[in-house]
Order: sequence, then C-alpha cells, then structure tokens
Amino acid sequence: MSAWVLPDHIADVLPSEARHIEELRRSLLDVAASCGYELVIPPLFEHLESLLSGSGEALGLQTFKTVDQLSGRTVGIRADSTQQVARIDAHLLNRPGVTRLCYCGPVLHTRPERPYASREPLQFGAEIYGYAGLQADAEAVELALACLRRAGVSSCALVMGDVRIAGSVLEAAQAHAPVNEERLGAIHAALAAKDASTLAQLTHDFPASAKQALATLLDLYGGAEVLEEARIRLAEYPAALHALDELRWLGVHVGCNSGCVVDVTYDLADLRGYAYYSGMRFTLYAPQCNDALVRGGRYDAVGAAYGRNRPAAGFSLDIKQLAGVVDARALRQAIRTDWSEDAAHRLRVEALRAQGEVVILTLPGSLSEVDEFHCDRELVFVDGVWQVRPLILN
Ligand SMILES: N[C@@H](Cc1c[nH]c[nH+]1)C(=O)O
Repeated sequence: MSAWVLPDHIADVLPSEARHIEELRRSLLDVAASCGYELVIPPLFEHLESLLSGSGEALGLQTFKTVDQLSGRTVGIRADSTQQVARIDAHLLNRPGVTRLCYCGPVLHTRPERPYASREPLQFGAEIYGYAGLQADAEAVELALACLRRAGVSSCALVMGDVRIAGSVLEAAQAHAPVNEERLGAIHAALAAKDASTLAQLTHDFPASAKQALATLLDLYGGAEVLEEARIRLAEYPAALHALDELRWLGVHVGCNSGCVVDVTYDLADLRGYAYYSGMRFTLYAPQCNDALVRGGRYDAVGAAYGRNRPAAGFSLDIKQLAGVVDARALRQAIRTDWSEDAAHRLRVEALRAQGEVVILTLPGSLSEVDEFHCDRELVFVDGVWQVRPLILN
C-alpha cells in the first residue's frame, strides 16, 4: 500500500472544502457568541475515566485509547466534547449561576457514525448549565436552529423525544424482572430501530402492562397528536406523563422565531445517541440530508461525575457534515499585483490589506494559482502612482 494512503474515513481537507468549513466554523461561533456563549477549548485527549464518566458503552466504543508515556495511564482521544465541557463547568469554573459555553474542535471516532461519515468530525456545540427549567431546553433548540439558519438551511425537521418516557416504563418493569446493562442496551437499540419482534423477545418476562407500554412506544411518532395518544396509553406512568407535558410546552415554544421553517414531530421511542441524556432529546434534519445534522438534549447527571450536580442542556453538530449539505459562500474578491521593489508599492499593499482587502502578490517569473479567491482587480503602476483598477483578462 502506498505510504501516503490515509486510513479509511480519514481525509485531507482541500482548499475549497476547507474554506467552506472555516467560514461555517466562524459563523457558528459568532451565532453562539451573540447569545452570550463563552468559548472553551478542551484538550484533544485526557484520562479515560474522566473522559468517559457516566457516558455509557457507545461512547466508550467510539473512543480511541492509548497509553500516556508520561504517566503510564490510559488516555482517550475525545470522541465527543460535551462531557469535557460539562467537566469544565462543574469542576473548573465552579460558578453557581447559569453558564453558557460553546466549543469547536476535532473529535475522533473509532468507527464512522454513518456510511460516508468522517472518523474525524469537526464538532461544534453549545451547552447551557445551571438551569433546570424548560427555558434552557428551548434555548438549546432555538440556538441550534439559529446556527442551521446562519449556515443556509432554510427548512428543517425537528424531532423531539424524552428518555424519561421509556425510562419510566423500564423502571417499573425492573421492579419485577431485573434487567442488566447489556439487556437494557439491547432494549434501547430495539426501541430506536423500531424492531417490534426483538423488543418482544427482550421483554418477554416483563409484566404485561410494561411489555405493552414499550411496544406501544414504537407507534408513537408523528405530530402533536402523538402526545395526546401517549397520555392515554401511558396513563399509569406519572414520570412519562410529566415528560409529555414538557414536550408539549417545548413544541409550542420552539421554532417560531428561527427564520427557518421548522416541522416539529415527536418520536417517543427514539433513544439513539449517547447514554448521558436525562430528559428531552432532539434531532434536527435538513431536507438535503438523510442523517441527523444536530443532536442534543438535557443531561443533568453528567456534572455529578465531576463532583457537582448541574442541570445541563445543549447540542452539537459536525461542521464537516454541515458543509456537505449547505452551499459555500461566494469566493472572496481579491486584488492581484506583481511583486515590486518599490517601497510605495509595499506601503500601498499594506494599506489595502489593512482595509480588509485580499492582495495577492505574483512572484517574479511565477504563475499565481489561486482557486479560492476571485481576483477581480489589479494594483498597477500607472501615471506615476500605484492604482487599483479592474482586472482586464486577455
Ligand atoms: N454531543 C452529543 C450531542 C449533545 C451536545 N450536548 C448535548 N448533547 C452528540 O454528539 O450526540
């Protein structure tokens, strides 16, 4: 195999895609900053137990592990930054009130999440800590919508669920039939895949009411009517009813001001994603793309693993995936000029750059090959002065 062949699902990002990704990165960070989110930069790797505290098996399997030559301890290369940011909030910032943090950086996955996904997503996310009310959940969804809007997504589907719905049924069932972690994981997977026969097998020894309630979740997806239907079918599970009320509130309060047409639906069996969620979960889909662009929700228990229980809600997305879905901006205009020894030329070039212009020097005897800028003007010496004039292509 050639030495320069990269591993599967790992790729160089060449100029046109890199420009697109970088423009998106800047605009998403600007959107988050405009809402008061403070930027943090967690490390690329850290001790495994800290990286994976309370996160469940899926994240553990997604994490590359290696040994730190300095300490001999096992470290993990982050597959998700959300928990690192929760650690920063809980352990380092230690603020009592509401804290809003955002982040953007590469993460590494041992396996691609989707058939064509990169194993090195560029994860952008925003998290709000210290507020248990639904307004924080709504803010997370709204900010995610604003980010998609800024990226050029004009309509999208918002799918909401709540892990407490299936959780309350499973808790009731466990009082009768103990369920180990492995079986619980398989039940979650069967619910997420809407696999009725596997679910029936996995819950065969559950009380009839719990078996029936779990099976019913598979049909509970669609518009707001799903919430009404669920109230009837899950009437004996108070925690599920509470979660349904919260979903109804969120359905009324999100998506109205985002400038993006939002189709709100509910999927009460959807338990995909990492295991740290404790309440509402949401996913955003764009019409151009089959896979979820954004995932998020409430995960109040993660801070406890770092010594301080903090309510938390947020979302993240892969900017590389987003760049594949939205159009890139037009090329930036630029001024071309031949390299010159004249001090006046140098001063003029500096002044133009200081004004925000892109000025590209053509070095003596060279061809300047530029794809990612549109040279529409040139700086030339005419009538004794350096002048910018439209570029005449011959
Ligand atoms: N990091 C989560 C999404 C998330 C961010 N904050 C809360 N949830 C994921 O990759 O699925």
